[in-house]
Amino acid sequence: MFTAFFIGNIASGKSLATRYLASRGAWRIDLDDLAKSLYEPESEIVNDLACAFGMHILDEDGCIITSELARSAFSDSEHTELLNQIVHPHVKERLARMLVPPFCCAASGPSCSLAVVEISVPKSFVDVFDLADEIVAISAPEELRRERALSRGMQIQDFDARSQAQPSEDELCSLADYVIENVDDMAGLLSAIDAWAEHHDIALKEPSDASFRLQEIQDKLGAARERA
Ligand SMILES: CC(C)(COP(=O)(O)OP(=O)(O)OC[C@H]1O[C@@H](n2cnc3c(N)ncnc32)[C@H](O)[C@@H]1O)[C@@H](O)C(=O)NCCC(=O)NCCS
Ligand SMILES: Nc1ncnc2c1ncn2[C@@H]1O[C@H](COP(=O)(O)OP(=O)(O)OP(=O)(O)O)[C@@H](O)[C@H]1O
Repeated sequence: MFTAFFIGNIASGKSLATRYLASRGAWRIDLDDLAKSLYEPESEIVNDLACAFGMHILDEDGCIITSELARSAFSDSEHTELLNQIVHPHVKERLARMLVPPFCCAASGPSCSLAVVEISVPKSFVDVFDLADEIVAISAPEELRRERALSRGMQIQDFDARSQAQPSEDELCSLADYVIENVDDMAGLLSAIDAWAEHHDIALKEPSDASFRLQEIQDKLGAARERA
């Protein structure tokens, strides 16, 4: 199995890229989702987060209120660092267990030729980069990412708070073996992903996700309109 880590700053297009690959047969792991799946009431991680940030981040059932945790954790760089120190060791441990299962369980893992892992805080995960065969950066200028994030409903203050905790695009790209500039339309991103897979001789299945097929149809209609 070829394992690729997809890194990128907020609203760079990592999810789009990795969801597309999943629709074509890849095994996809999103570390944002993986982290949240670990937030079980009364677990060590949730207790540590409540001690660090206050009981207001918990609801009456002891579950994390993500908007409250985000407000506290992205208020300044020290708080973001505290969040990372509490959560990331657990995420790394779980990721390593998923990608390198113990020998006795290896036969039960998914039988895909490609695994893609979406990592939104890459600087904190450099020490597990050796679990991947390649690091792929999805890069786009901050202004374009801000526009995309706002148009999917994010508040500007929330975007800016998270963005200030993230590396510059140059720094991000310097962590990667392969860089995809996501500055055109969605079809442009998908064909850059196809080119990346071809570059590695990774055979992808036909897209199984209707939304990606719809995108193909819309692109063909758009191209036909332009020709007319
Ligand atoms: C604070 C939380 C609860 C907010 O949840 P929410 O649903 O609003 O955001 P979500 O997890 O979907 O993340 C959206 C984006 O925010 C940014 N972001 C999230 N965590 C971080 C972080 N620690 N540092 C910088 N940016 C971050 C990323 O660009 C990410 O793609 C959540 O982001 C979280 O638990 N973060 C800590 C875990 C983490 O670092 N995840 C990233 C890789 S493990
Ligand atoms: N090339 C593109 N053209 C048009 N819209 C795009 C393009 N790339 C991404 N988008 C849109 O921008 C938004 C952010 O993309 P996406 O969710 O894939 O980014 P992300 O890096 O996973 O974000 P996050 O850091 O929040 O997890 C989405 O609404 C997505 O549909």
